[in-house]
Amino acid sequence: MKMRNPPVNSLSLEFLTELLISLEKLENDKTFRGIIITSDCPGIFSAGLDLLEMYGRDPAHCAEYWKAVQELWLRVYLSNLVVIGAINGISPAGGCLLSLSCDYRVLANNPKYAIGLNETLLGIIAPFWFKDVLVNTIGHRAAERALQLGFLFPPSDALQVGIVDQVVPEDQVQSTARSVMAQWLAIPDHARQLTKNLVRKPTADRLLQQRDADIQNFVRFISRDSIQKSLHVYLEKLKQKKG
Ligand SMILES: CC/C=C\CCC/C=C/C(=O)SCCNC(=O)CCNC(=O)[C@H](O)C(C)(C)COP(=O)(O)OP(=O)(O)OC[C@H]1O[C@@H](n2cnc3c(N)ncnc32)[C@H](O)[C@@H]1OP(=O)(O)O
Repeated sequence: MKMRNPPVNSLSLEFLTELLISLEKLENDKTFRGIIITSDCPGIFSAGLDLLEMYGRDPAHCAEYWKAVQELWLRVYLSNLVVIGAINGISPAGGCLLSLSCDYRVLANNPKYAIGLNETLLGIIAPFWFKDVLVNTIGHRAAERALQLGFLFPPSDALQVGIVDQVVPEDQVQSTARSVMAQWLAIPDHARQLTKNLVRKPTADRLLQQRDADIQNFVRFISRDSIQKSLHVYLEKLKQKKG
């Protein structure tokens, strides 16, 4: 599955909806056993959640958006398919969450690429379920530092901390992802799926038990004047960077 939402594969409501529909089709088609998620935008896996869906929007829109973000996470995280991330570009925040929700992550060895939950750099916070997935992946202490400091790990650090499973030359990302897929598909589906569910369900359940409260919490948080101001400053910084 090649994500194509130029210029930066930001996860807009429309794009999330498209991804959800595609994933549902694949999940329900029993001829598919696995998917490789990668990007069609050069140098960018995904710029994460679309800031324009959270900035200057009314509460109803923010609630609708957040429900779709939750939905995408649950669908990828709990998928019965083998999900491999072929991360061929930078992958901050929501892009990192998408990567962390895969069963295995292969990152291209390019010093321009980085991956991490950088929310604090925007003046916002990673929701508890983003945090849970990071803690499950890199451990409590590493996650504590990474989250507070908004670390975006370049490839060698990403491998060292375990936020990705493999770093390979850029031209080998897709072939490596395919070899990894073959290895995972060698396991009988029912055994692998039940085991995946056993490991991941408690984390997903934490959100499933309080989805509405999580939406309300998001809407309250994102609507605060101070948070809207932080998003404005960040968006301006992105514009100024262009010169
Ligand atoms: C209680 C819980 C509360 C809140 C939880 C919220 C959780 C949030 C999660 C997130 O995912 S927030 C988003 C985090 N993402 C980022 O920080 C990445 C920001 N973008 C960049 O750093 C760069 O754009 C880049 C991805 C490195 C690409 O750089 P490049 O130089 O190639 O492109 P440029 O910066 O010029 O961007 C092109 C164009 O795209 C717009 N853009 C970029 N990122 C986003 C985004 N995430 N959402 C919306 N729009 C984005 C950028 O402004 C440019 O627009 P323009 O052409 O109109 O100027």
